[in-house]
Amino acid sequence: MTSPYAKELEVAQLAVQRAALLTKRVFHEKAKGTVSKDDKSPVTVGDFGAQALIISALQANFPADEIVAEEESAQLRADPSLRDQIWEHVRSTRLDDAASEEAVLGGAVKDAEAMLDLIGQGNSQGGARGRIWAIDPIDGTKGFLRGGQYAVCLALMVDGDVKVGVLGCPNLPVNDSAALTADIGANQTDDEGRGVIFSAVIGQGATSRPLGSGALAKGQKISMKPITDLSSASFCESVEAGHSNQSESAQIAQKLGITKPSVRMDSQAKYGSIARGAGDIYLRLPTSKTYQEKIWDHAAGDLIVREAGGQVTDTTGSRLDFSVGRTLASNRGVIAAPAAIHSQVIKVVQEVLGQK
Ligand SMILES: Nc1ncnc2c1ncn2[C@@H]1O[C@H](COP(=O)(O)O)[C@@H](OP(=O)(O)O)[C@H]1O
Ligand SMILES: [Mg+2]
Repeated sequence: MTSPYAKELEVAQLAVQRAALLTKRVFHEKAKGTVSKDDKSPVTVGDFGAQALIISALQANFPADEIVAEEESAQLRADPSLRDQIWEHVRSTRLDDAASEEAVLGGAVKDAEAMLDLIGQGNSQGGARGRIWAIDPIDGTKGFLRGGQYAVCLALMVDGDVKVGVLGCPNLPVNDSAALTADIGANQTDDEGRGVIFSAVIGQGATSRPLGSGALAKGQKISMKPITDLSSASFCESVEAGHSNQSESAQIAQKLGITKPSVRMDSQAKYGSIARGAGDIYLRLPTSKTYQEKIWDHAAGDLIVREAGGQVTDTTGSRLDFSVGRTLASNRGVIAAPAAIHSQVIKVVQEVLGQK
């Protein structure tokens, strides 16, 4: 008997792998100097291109499913030159394993118009009913632009619950036991030793495998690091101070007895990193009263960490609720930690944030 969600997992992994390959090609083109350093278009081209390729794979396999994706296509219809740049990448990005690509992901996107139609399919409002995919084609936009960490993210929710999560992290070390760092070394165009894909299916654990561009290698189980002594713990948070309150996180760390400075890393690569035990805790503390976290920024990472033995909640200790629309409107911030110490972390978070 095949395990539940086997087909969804296979499609999601290969779709993320292909989309990640597109983003890498776009980045390398930028690094070669064919676009100027301040030009934001690489992220636009990468974002739309990756989204088109992922939606194409989902529609070929699960045509009845809804899709929540970060990007909207309206902007592209008014900008033919941008559309053509994106189409060039969508048309030409192929996995080395062409047979699997076609068999699993379906045929190529027909033309630029078909590509725009696909991009526009990510407009579901989300909610508590049915099968809904959440896509963030390039999470960690800032990281992508500076040649740092970013992630291609895809998750399936069924009746508001995340069932499958896949994160492609082109710039994280392949090696699960590599130290927790956002640094990718001096030579930013050399892929050696980098590129990992994290996956999880509900009730089946979490895995990592090399991202590559050929046949997907067999995954290995990952799990969070067992931790008893918080003084040796390491925690990660956003690079962007506007995304997470870094002075409150420093206070929390100090109260918990954590001695190491935080590791600042863009994107859901943080979830993958703690899930494989490279780090222990991920703190995301609200910087404003009004910002609502987006479901595509958290769905895959939430499941991967929980399946690796962690707990993921908001700052009040409630589970993230993916059933209320395109945002996590019922939650505030994110606290992810190994199950054994999660309540201890929440207690200190509440002391510092003044919540009772
Ligand atoms: N004020 C805010 N608070 C928290 N997250 C925010 C934010 N403004 C934007 N973001 C989200 O933070 C994500 C990046 O998270 P991180 O800081 O962990 O790298 C962004 O995803 P994109 O990069 O896909 O736009 C964006 O959706
Ligand atoms: Mg994002």
